[in-house]
Amino acid sequence: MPPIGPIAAMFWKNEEYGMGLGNDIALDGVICVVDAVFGLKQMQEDHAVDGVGESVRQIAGSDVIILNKVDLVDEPTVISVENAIRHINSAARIHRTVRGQLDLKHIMGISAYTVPPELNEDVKQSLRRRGEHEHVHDHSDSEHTHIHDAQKTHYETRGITSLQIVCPVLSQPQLNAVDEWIRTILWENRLPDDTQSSELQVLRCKGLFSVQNGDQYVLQGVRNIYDMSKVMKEADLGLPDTGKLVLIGKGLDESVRKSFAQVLQ
Ligand SMILES: Nc1nc2c(ncn2[C@@H]2O[C@H](COP(=O)(O)OP(=O)(O)OP(=O)(O)O)[C@@H](O)[C@H]2O)c(=O)[nH]1
Repeated sequence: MPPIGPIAAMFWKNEEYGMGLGNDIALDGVICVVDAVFGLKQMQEDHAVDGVGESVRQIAGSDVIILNKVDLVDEPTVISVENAIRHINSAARIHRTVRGQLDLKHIMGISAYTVPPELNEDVKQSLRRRGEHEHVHDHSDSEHTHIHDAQKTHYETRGITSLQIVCPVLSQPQLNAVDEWIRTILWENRLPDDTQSSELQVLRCKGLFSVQNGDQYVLQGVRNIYDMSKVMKEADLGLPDTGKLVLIGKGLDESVRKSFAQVLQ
């Protein structure tokens, strides 16, 4: 199968396509089937070939993962495959299946390219433990930027990582700064403070940003194409006030989290 990013991008935001078939077809989400018996082995062998591997890349670009053949392996094995998947892509939903049996509502009409991401359980639990109003400060920053910095939100598997950042309600200038920050990363493969391209490469990004005037914006991106759209007031999605950003790709180390914190100052 060809690399998933360009295909998703074509279905999602291609102008020529949008004027033709795209009138009737929309990208609902990317689904990947992982074999519970051989999935882990395949990820490891892919790594041996090119340093990342197509299976890892496909998992990184997916919104839903169907983990099939779970009847053929024991529970610890299923958990280890799930963990490997989450390390690559912390935003995807994982469904365990036997012979692919799954309620279609989990794979159809999921609107993965329009709804905001869900925070993974680690981040949610961490925030619950700390209380709704407690802010965790970036101690390298004397101005005490109010970035909620949960532990264990940074995963790394063979070069592809997920970075989850929870962010406070933004002023309009801060939202503009975030928009520019995202553009620099996606289009120039660098952090704004870096003068030259680095290893940074975002394959998929999702986010939700709340602005002080009550507006909310959903960020969706695949490779270097992204969209920041305002949530319609009528569409009551029950969205929380807190903003969040999920980046999946290469080179997503703590410097990216710090750079995001700086952009809000
Ligand atoms: N026990 C069990 N067998 C399954 C399951 N899903 C598929 N199979 C069987 O496994 C065999 C191989 O099926 P798949 O792995 O889906 O076949 P495939 O997708 O053509 O194989 P690859 O492309 O090589 O991965 C078939 O005999 C299926 O009936 C499952 O969840 N549990």
